[in-house]
Amino acid sequence: MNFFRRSAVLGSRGLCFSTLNAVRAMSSSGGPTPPFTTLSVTHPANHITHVELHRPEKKNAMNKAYWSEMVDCFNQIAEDSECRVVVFSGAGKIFTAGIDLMDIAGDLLQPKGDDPARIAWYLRGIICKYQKTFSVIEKCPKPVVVAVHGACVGAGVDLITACDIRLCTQDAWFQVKEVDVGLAADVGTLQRLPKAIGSRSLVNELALTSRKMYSDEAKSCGLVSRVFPDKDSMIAGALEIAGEISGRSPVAVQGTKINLLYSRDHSVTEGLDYMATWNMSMLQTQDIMKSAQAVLEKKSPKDVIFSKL
Ligand SMILES: CCC/C=C/C=C/C(=O)SCCNC(=O)CCNC(=O)[C@H](O)C(C)(C)COP(=O)(O)OP(=O)(O)OC[C@H]1O[C@@H](n2cnc3c(N)ncnc32)[C@H](O)[C@@H]1OP(=O)(O)O
Repeated sequence: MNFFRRSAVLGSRGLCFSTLNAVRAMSSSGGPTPPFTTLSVTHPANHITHVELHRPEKKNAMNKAYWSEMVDCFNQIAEDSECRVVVFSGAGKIFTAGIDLMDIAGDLLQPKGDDPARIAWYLRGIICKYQKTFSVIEKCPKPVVVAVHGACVGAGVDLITACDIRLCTQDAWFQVKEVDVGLAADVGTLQRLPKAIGSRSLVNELALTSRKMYSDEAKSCGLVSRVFPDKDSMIAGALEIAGEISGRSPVAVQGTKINLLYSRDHSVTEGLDYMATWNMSMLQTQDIMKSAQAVLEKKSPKDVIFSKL
């Protein structure tokens, strides 16, 4: 079943309007894409999928539906051979206010179970399920470019640390808010933030005090790679990066994402071994010959037609 709405920008894949039109459409999308109730999924250009958090009236707070819709959405994207790269952003005034505090009461604060062991087991299941919501981004072989404007609070930081490229607007701020609501962040921030930024001391400070970090500091510490003056220019920048990625061999791009992540979590020796095993298959692709020929003919990789992956 293909439940992603084909964007108004594209009548069908392959018919691509200008970046400006795409930015306008992406900044004012119509609403969640059925059957989703919290996500809008569109296709602003060839091979690019745009996923937008879409509960603007609640500042994109992550309710129960959201936690499972993300898994369905990214599993679908992982299987979609037309998609080569994802742009992720938030609708409305801010990126996200984090977990929906009105919605967590049932599951987390009144857990089911006849005794402490059963209650603990139930809670463990929920935490693992919630962790999956962001791990699917990392597990998706297509690179994910996240574009943050305004606030990115709590679970928002868990989300963005699972993405491959992080951009933000000048007015963006980031807050590891969990200690303020009485819990240790448990869906990825404590594991991934130290891999995203170099200073362990800064990670500890942010996570233990929940102070806000503004865009300039986010750029200087490496959490984001670029800061844009406003949302439109950021979405244009995200689309440009996505266009560069989608124009290259999907074998090369997906192999690069998977091996970068593997190497992040393993020794250099293990990473090299994994790489050798990976490329002993992937070097057999026709994409190398096609790409090398384009280089020799001084053409862009974007001129090459690659098979789907
Ligand atoms: C196993 C679990 C793992 C996950 C753990 C995750 C933990 C976390 O995410 S901790 C962080 C939780 N989030 C927060 O503490 C942020 C709360 N919100 C805010 O501080 C402000 O809303 C914000 C600064 C983000 C924006 O302020 P602004 O003045 O622009 O908007 P508001 O008037 O406050 O909000 C507008 C409506 O949205 C509702 N809302 C905002 N945030 C949440 C939220 N997190 N959960 C539920 N609802 C939220 C707010 O109530 C307003 O609704 P309404 O009154 O109906 O208009």
